[in-house]
Amino acid sequence: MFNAPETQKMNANVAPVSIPDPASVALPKTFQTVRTPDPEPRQVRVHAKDVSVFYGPKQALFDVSIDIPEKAVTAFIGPSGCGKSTFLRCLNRMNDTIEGARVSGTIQLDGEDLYDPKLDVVELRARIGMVFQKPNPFPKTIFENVAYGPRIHGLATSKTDLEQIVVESLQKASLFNEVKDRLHEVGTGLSGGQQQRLCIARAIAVSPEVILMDEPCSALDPIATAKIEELIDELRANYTIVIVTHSMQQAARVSQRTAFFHLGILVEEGPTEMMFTSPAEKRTQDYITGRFG
Ligand SMILES: Nc1ncnc2c1ncn2[C@@H]1O[C@H](COP(=O)(O)OP(=O)(O)OP(=O)(O)O)[C@@H](O)[C@H]1O
Repeated sequence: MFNAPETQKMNANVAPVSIPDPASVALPKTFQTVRTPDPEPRQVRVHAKDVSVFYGPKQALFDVSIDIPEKAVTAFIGPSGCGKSTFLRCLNRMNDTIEGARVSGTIQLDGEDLYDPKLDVVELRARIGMVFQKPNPFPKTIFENVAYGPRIHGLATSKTDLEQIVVESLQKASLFNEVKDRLHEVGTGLSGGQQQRLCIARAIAVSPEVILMDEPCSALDPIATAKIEELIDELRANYTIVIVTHSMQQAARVSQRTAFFHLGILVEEGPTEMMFTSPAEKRTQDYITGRFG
């Protein structure tokens, strides 16, 4: 971990450049993403190739290709509307739920085609869990929030087994000590940061391979944010994590690889430290130094 440049503040004297609407910009037809490999190669878990996304007639993503490594955090950064969340949602087929959304290209998890029509999407979303911007616990007890997934996926063979999964998931989400005496109270009664950790425990409870996080700290105060970041850092020992964040400081603190999106294209991806200190692309440099965004 290291400190990213204090972008907007440090560059207060740099005139911000307004970002044109993606639809109004002529994009290069064959843009080549600039890629810098890790000094020590990591095992690839998710492989995406030429992924394009359309919302009705409007194209939101253009031929995005990226390899997501295991046991590491990959951060998606870029200005508002550049397609970060759209691409994140492609990784567990959440775009299937959006009317008029169409995805083309290939996405594989360990070589398995995630868009195979025969694939069980409910099972896929357990294997590739998601944590959203706003904590969204079910209106049920803390225990039930975590027990629900393992129960519907048949992961527990007995009541004791289920209890063990719940306790372990809450422990892994660094929440157990704070809630152990009130497991049967409603999850929505917790603080925002605790609710978000409950949602992480809920995702962990079904033994995911990948965890997607869409701006998981944007509704949280700095202390709750710090706890989630610490947790993400611990979780990467066992999970493949992808995080969308608006905060470049956060990307620098929690991720090992960073992907910079702009106007629906993946401009550059590489080791986080390199991306924040010596990016290869001028557009990446301009964004991380606060010239636009
Ligand atoms: N459900 C939708 N229907 C139509 N267009 C959409 C939909 N969701 C996103 N878009 C459009 O797709 C483009 C990419 O949006 P997306 O939300 O993926 O960007 P983002 O980089 O995550 O933005 P932000 O940082 O503001 O969340 C935008 O132009 C957006 O307006």
